Order: sequence, then structure tokens, then C-alpha cells
Amino acid sequence: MNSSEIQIFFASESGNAEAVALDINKELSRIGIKSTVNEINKFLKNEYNKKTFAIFIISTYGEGEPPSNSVLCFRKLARRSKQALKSAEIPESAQNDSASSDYKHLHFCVLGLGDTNYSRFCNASKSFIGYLDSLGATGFYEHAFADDGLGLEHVIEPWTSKLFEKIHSFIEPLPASSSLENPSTPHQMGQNEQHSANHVELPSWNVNRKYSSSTNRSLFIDYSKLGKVDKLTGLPKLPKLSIALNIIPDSNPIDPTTLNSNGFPNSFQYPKWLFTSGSVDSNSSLNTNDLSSNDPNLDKVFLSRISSSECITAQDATKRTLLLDLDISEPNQNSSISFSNFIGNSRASNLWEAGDSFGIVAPNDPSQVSAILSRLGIDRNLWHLKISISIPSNSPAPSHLAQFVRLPSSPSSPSSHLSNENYSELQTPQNNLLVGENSLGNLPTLFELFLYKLDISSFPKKQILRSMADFCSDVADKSKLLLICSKNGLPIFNNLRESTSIVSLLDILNTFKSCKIPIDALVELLPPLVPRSYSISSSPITNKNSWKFAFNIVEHYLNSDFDKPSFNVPPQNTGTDAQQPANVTSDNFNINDIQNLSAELCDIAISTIPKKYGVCSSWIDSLCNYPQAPKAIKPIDYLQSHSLINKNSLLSALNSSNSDNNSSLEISTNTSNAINTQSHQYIPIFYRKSATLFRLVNPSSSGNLIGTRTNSSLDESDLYQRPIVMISSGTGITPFIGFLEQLANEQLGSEKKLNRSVHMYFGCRNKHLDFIFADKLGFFLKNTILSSLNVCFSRPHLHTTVSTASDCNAFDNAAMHNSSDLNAISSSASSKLVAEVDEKYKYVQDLLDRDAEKLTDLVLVQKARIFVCGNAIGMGKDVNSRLAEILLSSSKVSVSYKIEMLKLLDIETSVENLEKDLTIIDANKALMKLASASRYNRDLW
Ligand SMILES: Cc1cc2nc3c(=O)[nH]c(=O)nc-3n(C[C@H](O)[C@H](O)[C@H](O)COP(=O)(O)O)c2cc1C
Repeated sequence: MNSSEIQIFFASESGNAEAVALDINKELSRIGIKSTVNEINKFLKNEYNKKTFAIFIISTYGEGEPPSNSVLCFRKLARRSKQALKSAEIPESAQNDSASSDYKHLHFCVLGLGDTNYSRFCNASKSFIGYLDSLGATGFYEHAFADDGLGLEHVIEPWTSKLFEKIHSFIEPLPASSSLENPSTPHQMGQNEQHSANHVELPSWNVNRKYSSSTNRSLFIDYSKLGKVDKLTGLPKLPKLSIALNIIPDSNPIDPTTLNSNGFPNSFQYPKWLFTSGSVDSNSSLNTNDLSSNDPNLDKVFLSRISSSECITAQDATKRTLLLDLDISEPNQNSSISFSNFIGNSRASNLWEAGDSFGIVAPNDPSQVSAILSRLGIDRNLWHLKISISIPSNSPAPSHLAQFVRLPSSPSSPSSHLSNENYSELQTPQNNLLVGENSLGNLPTLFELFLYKLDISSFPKKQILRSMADFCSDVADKSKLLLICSKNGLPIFNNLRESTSIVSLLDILNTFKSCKIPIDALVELLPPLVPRSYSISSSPITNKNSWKFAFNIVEHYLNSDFDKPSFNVPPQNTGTDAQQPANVTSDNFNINDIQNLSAELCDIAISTIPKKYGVCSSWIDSLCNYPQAPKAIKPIDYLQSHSLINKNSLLSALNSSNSDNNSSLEISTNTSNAINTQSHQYIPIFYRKSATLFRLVNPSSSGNLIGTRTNSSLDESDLYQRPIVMISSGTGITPFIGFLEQLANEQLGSEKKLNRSVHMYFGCRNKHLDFIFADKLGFFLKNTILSSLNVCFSRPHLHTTVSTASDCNAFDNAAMHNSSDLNAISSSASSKLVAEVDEKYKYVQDLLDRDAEKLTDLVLVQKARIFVCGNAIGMGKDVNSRLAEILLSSSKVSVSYKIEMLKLLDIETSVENLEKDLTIIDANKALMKLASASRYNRDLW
């Protein structure tokens, strides 16, 4: 067979399926096979009249439903499939159009993502397979279903590696010159990388975090709630373990006196292998619609300098939000690991746009790593030695560890189940020979492996708990762990997993003290530490070498049921041999012991309740030396005197915080304007462009932004006239600040005034505490870049008496109306805050309801583009259903809106159709239509 293109489609709610699809696409392009990746709705657009191969990655949501952005595709296929099944019952001669052969040219396979803790496991992907089967498509590779409860990677990794073999067997790769890398050779370092690996002294970071999560938390779990359990059911299969860690003696001698009491140095240098791996783990993404998509440099990790940092929420705010500015041009004088060095100076600045995002490769908290290694009894002398990984020749390495695999383990190699006492055996002379001096820089130390590569802070997957049970010497510990990961223990498992105080591996190890899981088993079972993604809140217009971004410091309070009574409970001594794992099976399991034990634990006193911190946000926070948070945020009229006259006036307004600070570079502790511009801290980041571009101008869809019925009389420039509706809450506002900069700049560049309206809907808790970017929004409003600013506060009473130059009434009215109101009302402002905005409107959804008619007109008549950014489960979902309800109810009261809805839905506007009632399903379908025309764009997390 000659070289065909593989089409990859994903249906994803929170990004897992998208990340897998992008990874497959990247790997296919690496091995020289042409592929494209798209949202599943695009699948319907293709014609399948010749042999085509498609891979579908589909997650399941709600109660067995497809992700919200794939509903359109699922509905259409379900309908066609129903027709096909019906027509199969009609004699062939009576059929004039057989739906059952719609997809006879299609060869496909499906990877479903789901979670067995929900009732209808992978239901969406299973339905999808049924639809395609009934429509004549044939499978070219086995379908698979990955369980998030156990760890998606246990299914995904073997499935994808066999998938590539399968594809290789029937598709010839493109000639080597057109492939990005030669698949048979290991990753070759480019010039810059070689430079970095051999000559560059990489910067270091200070390990002392401002806040450290508690390392001695032990959980109180009330098993008695489960009632009587006689026998365990539904235990997950014991995972087959295959990797072994090889410690390389003397590979990184370190003076023990330089280590602190936790066993790690006070600062860590970034390891060279972080920049030479060629790509980051998951979530790195390339867009196939874009010209630059096949650029292997795009997801390379590079260093950026934190050039300024500022706390943009007030002192009393519930959450702290930091605004950082990253210099992406020159990470440090010695290093060539920069964005422009990878991409080329001229391309670097043209590549990114407002709305793009990037990933941060953040390390775990070293104290947590230290606590885990100590808890597992690993000798401190081994922590900072280099290690390699060996695997049996026939098993694939977990992809995030593949770069460290050096030696296939032979039968004589140490077993992967070595107990911790046997670690000296890992230092085999063979390994020294195979891991040459030159490649040592590309290997991690044991500590680094845990620091950068393994997710130690999420709640452990069932397979880890299952394995941990096997390494418990105490019967009660073993029984409890087995119970938690069995079907009977599901309520406890879910309770632990969903706890807002985040139960981690270390918490489990501290709770089940007799568990001595070998470190290589743990390394194999722990999921990869995924880089954190952030939206860029600036545009290249202000500075093409700077990425601004705002994020919340994530803090979890340890106030769940688990943290109530017990800390440091001594393990139960049951008289079993401490070295022998307890012999509990599903048959001799005895719940009574456990229930008696939990009754005893209830009496133990409650200890002080500490907090847990987000991996990335708390790390970045520690690196920044920003002044104390201001007493009140910069108000909406803060930039009122700045007018948009020319580019300089725009830049001066946007950088107003910096200029405030320039007058007092000393770190100030109580001015609301102070920021720190003195940082010499560097962080590893990578450019990340999502497959569903969240940009003002979307190259893949330009020409069709105005509706699903393309109107050829509307040219490119007319697209800019379309109204824009931006909806966000909290830090979801960040990409919109970049959009507004871009719009302001366009306004300056255009001779006649653009007649496009731009509407912002934004929700936060409190106008004095966390109304971030209020000053900039005020500037855009005053200068008519924003036509309306609609803001609501969910906790308006958190802060009652603040004196500022701006009056709350003035703000409220201005925010709800337009810029001329702002001028009029602000001039009458008094200095005391008393009134609050209308408390009827707590969330952005309420504001959407208030403006239902205006929004319907904007969307259906004026063909506005909608952008939504923020939390997926809360805001994103509610905004989606509110918009659907608004479209539906407006079309019920107005014939002209109904006509527009029918047009949008591609339904003829006949009298008969106009008389039929539309349903909420139609309204959701209309939103999907808007989404596939890039008029409803969502960036949710
Ligand atoms: C609110 C919610 C509901 C879910 N419902 C189901 C379900 O009914 N069946 C299932 O198998 N998985 C369910 N899942 C699990 C997801 O399918 C799984 O976590 C998947 O990895 C998500 O992939 P995505 O990030 O691509 O959307 C649910 C997850 C969430 C958060």
C-alpha cells in the first residue's frame, strides 16, 4: 500500500483525549506517516469515497454521554445509524439510498477514555463504534478502553505502540527527507542542544518554597460506613511490572555536607536532559492546520526569565493571583536554550498570537520527594546518583521514561521487585559500561526523576493501591488497601479521590505504614508529571519577546473528614513476619478487624490543620520576589487619563504598572502599584498551541467565520466587523486582555473607525479584592475598544469599606453600560464605597440571562463570535447550557430569530418548519454549528 494519510479525531471535555490524539499525531509524523488531527465534529465534513484510515479518541462525560463539543457528530451518526439499521430490514430492491454503506471505505479504530467509577464506562466510545459498524465502516485495529480510575496510561501506552506497528505494516512511511526524524535512530541533538548539553551552565532555582505541604499527614478513614463486607469483589488485576532502576555508582558525587537536613541541596541546577528530550510528555501539541505544525522545535522546552512579578489581587482576597512577565528572548547570557534560538529570531515573533498558551515544566516540592524516598527507606547516599532504566526487550517503556532507558534487562539482571535492602545490587558493573560518560548528562538522578517526571501529588490510581497492598507486611494495612481498591470499597475510594484536600501518594504511605513498595515498581506505576498550561495574557503588539500570564496560587485546605482525628497512628502489629507481605486474599478477608480499628482511631485528637499547595503555582510563587499584595486592586478608572491616540499611548497604558514601578524600583511593601522587575529567575517552558485555536483570527477557518452558510460576498476585512462576545470568570480573563490589545492596535492601524462591537462578560468574587485587570478594562472601555463591560461579583459583601478615588456606583453603572457613561459617572464619583452592584447577578450566566435579547441579536443577526474561557466543569458547562436556553427561548418569541435559528441549523425556512417547535437539542446543535464555524470558541480547563 502506498503512503496514505491517517486522520485522527478526538472528542474531549477536559483535554485528555485531545492530548492523546496530538501525541499520536506527533509520533506518526515523527515516523514519517502523514496524519491530521481534528475535533470529531470535523469528521462529518469529510467525504469517504476512497479508502481512508481514521483513529478516534473519545472520552465519556456526564452519565455516559459524549463530551459537549462532540454532541453534533454523535447525534448525526446516531440518526444515520438508526436509518441504516431500519433499511437493513427492508428488502434491498425497495431501498433507494442505503445509509448502511455510508462509511464502507472507512477503516477505523477507537480508543475510549472513561472511568469505571462511573456507571456507564466508556459509553460514548462504545456507542460510536456501534454507529460506524452499522454504517459499513470496518476496523483496522482493535478498539481499546482506558480507565482513568486505574490509570489511563496502562491501556493507552501498549495500545498506541502496537497501533504504530500496525500502521507501519500497511502504510509506507514517507521518504526519510520528508520525515521529521529518522524513527530508527534515537533523538539526535541539534546544534543548540549540543551546545546546551556540553557547554552551558544551566541556571538553578532555590528549593526553599514559601510554603511546604505537610509531609506527615496520615488519614483517618472510616471503614465502618461501608457496613458488612465479607468478601472482596472487583479487585483490579495486579499490574505486571517490568522496569528496573540501575544506579550508576560515583556518577554524581556530591558532598554530603552541602545537603540540608532533608537530604537535598539548597538550590538545584536545571538538569540538561530537561532540554534534550525533544519533547515534553503529554499535552504538548501541534496543530496540523497551521503551516508551522510540523516544526519539531515547537514543543521544545526552553528557558525564560521571569522579568517581573506582581500580585494583582488585594490582601484580603480569598485567592492570590500573580501576574508574571516572561522574557522569552534571552534566557541567560550563556545559554542558547531560548525560544528564538529554536525557532529563529524572525519566526519566533511571528509565530505566536494573543490567545495562545504555553506549558511550564514545574518540579514537585523537593520536601515531598525527600519524604517519599525516606519513607521507602532509600539510602540518602543514592538519592543524587544518576540512574538508568532497563526494561525487558519485548515490553515498551512508559513514554515519559523512555529517554532514560539504556539497557534491556536480561534474566540475570536484578529483578524489578527487589526489596529496598537490595539496592546495592542495582549497581551492576554492566551498567557502567553501557552508560558512557558522555551520556551521563542525559540521565537523571533518582531525586530528579521524582522531582520532574512523576506525578506524586495526585490521588494514586487503583493499580498503585493494588500493588501497594501486596507490599504490606501488616494484615490490617493490606486488607484496608485491598478494600479501598475493590468494588466494595468504591465509596471510600471515591471519597478519597474527590477530597478537596487532595490525598497524595505520601499520605497513603504515611497511613499504611507497613507498606514497603519497591521504588522501581513505584516509578513504573506513577503517572507522568504533566506540565501545567497557561494562557498568554498579552499580545506580540506590546512586546513580541514577552509572555505575560496570570494565575492563582492553588491552596487546598486539609479540612476533609480524613484529616479529623488521627495523626501518626502506630501500625498495628499483628505478629506476622515484618518482611513477609501479609497473606490476605479476597477469600480470607476480614472486615471486622478493620472496623474495630477505625472505631479506636476515632478517639485520637484532632491535630492542627495544614494546607496543601499546587505543584506549579506554589513553585513559581517561591521564585518571585514580588511586593506584598495591595490593599485594594487598581480600580476601573485608574487609567482614565490615558487616551488611545497612537501606539505609544497604547503601550504606555498597557505598561502603566511598570512605569509606576520605575519611579521606585525598591521593593515596596504597601503601595498598590509595586511590582518586582529585578528577578534573575529562569523557568523551563514550551510553546503550546491547541488544536482548537483560540485566536481572534483563526487561519484554519478564516473565510468562514460569519456563519455556516458561507457568504462569498463577505471578504476577509469584513470578518473584522463582526461583533465579539467574550465570556470569562477569574483568571479566564487572561487571553482576553491580549485580544483587547490586539483590537486596540488594529483600531489604531485602520483609517476609518471599525464598526464592530466588542462585549465582555466577566465574573469574580469581589470588586475590590479580585477584579483583576479592572484598570485595563476601564482603559479599553473608555477608548471604545470595549463596547460594553458586564461584570458581576459572587461575594459582593466580602469587603465593605474601602476608600478609593472611584466610586462603586460609578463603577457599577459604567461597567454595565458603555464608555460615555464611564466618563459621565466617574466625574461625579465620591470617595466612599457603599453600594454594591445588583446582587441578582452573581455569575456570568446570570448576566447572560439579563442580556438574553441583546445576545440573541448579536449571535443570530449580527453573526457575532463568542469566546469563553475559564473553568470547564463549573463555568464552561453552565455558560453552554445558558446560551442554548437563551437561543431557544428567543426563537420561541420572535419569528425572525426562529428563521435565523433554522438557517443556522440548515433547515429550510418553510411555513411548516416555522410552525414546528424547536427543542433544547436543536439549540445545542446550533451552538455546535457555531463551534464548527469557529464562532463559538472555548478554552476551558
Ligand atoms: C463529571 C465527569 C463525568 C464523567 N462521566 C463518565 C462516565 O459516565 N463514564 C465513563 O466511563 N467516564 C466518565 N468520566 C471519566 C472521563 O471520561 C475520563 O476522566 C476521561 O479521561 C476524560 O477525558 P477528557 O479529558 O478527554 O475529556 C467522567 C468524568 C467526569 C469529570
